[in-house]
Amino acid sequence: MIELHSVSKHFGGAAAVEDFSLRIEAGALCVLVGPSGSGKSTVLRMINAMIEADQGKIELRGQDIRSLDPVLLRRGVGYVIQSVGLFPHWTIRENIAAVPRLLDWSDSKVSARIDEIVALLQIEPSLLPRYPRQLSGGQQQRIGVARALAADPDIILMDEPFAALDPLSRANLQEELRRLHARSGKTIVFVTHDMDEALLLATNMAVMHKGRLVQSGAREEILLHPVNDFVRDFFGREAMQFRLLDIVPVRARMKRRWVGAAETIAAGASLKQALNLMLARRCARLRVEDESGARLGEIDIADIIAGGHER
Ligand SMILES: Nc1ncnc2c1ncn2[C@@H]1O[C@H](COP(=O)(O)OP(=O)(O)OP(=O)(O)O)[C@@H](O)[C@H]1O
Repeated sequence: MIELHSVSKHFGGAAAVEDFSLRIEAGALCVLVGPSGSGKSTVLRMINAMIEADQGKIELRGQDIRSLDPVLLRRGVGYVIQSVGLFPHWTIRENIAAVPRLLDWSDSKVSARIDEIVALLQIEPSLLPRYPRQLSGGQQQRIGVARALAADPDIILMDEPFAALDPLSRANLQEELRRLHARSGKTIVFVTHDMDEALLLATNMAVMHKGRLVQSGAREEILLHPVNDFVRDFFGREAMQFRLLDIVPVRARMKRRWVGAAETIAAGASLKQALNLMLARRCARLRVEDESGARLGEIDIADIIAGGHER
């Protein structure tokens, strides 16, 4: 769906991105992580044809982006940045409708889409006639996401979209993005240097350092098998096991046995949630249920510890 082949970009002789190759499958939520200045935003801007690669080739849906009209390309790709970039003299409704209008959608189609997107992102309808300055930062960010999704693009690029938010707004938007991605099957490329955010959202990750791709793959794969000390340090050696607890579901470690646990946890909950419940209830064993409440088995503290990995 998105392919970068040996892409390089230099600014004034210095490499921002160097020999970077990555294949992002349709429907993936690929998170680009790396320290500040490692080239993440530059990769995103090249995918969007906002800047041109010096070398290499980028393909979107199998087409070389150099063969596409950059304006049309950008209308077909949603783009969200940290500072939002809402048009200050346009109402929220007009901001959300910006790309559909450019695409010449009829008034009734634009209206129907706004209703849909407002419901999807749980935007308070009373905000629609207001102007961006009348909204809080978190509300503006939500509108920024709504605007990027309005024309229903199949590719969405997000550059630290939640970085400036308070923890609660951030957690809400992360959860909504996860749900939206799971439901819509859109291809999302998400840039962050917040490791917890990356691990929460990613189906795939690409770790960058000094303009180069250091490692890419599923998040468990990277956590369990970091290719070098840079990746190991970047994920925080000491916290590696805790991070794994966050992303491994109870389902993966439970056993089909019935010793008799009093407390219940969902099979899809994380091992960290299971451990948290054990600590809160001072118990070492939980009964595991599926979404319909059917009993699947049990998980105990030894099951969690036995799954630890050596570093
Ligand atoms: N328009 C530009 N002109 C000159 N140098 C640039 C430009 N854009 C990026 N760079 C340089 O390219 C390198 C990579 O920058 P980039 O913004 O892609 O990194 P990043 O990983 O997204 O960083 P951050 O996490 O801090 O946003 C940096 O050294 C940056 O200074």
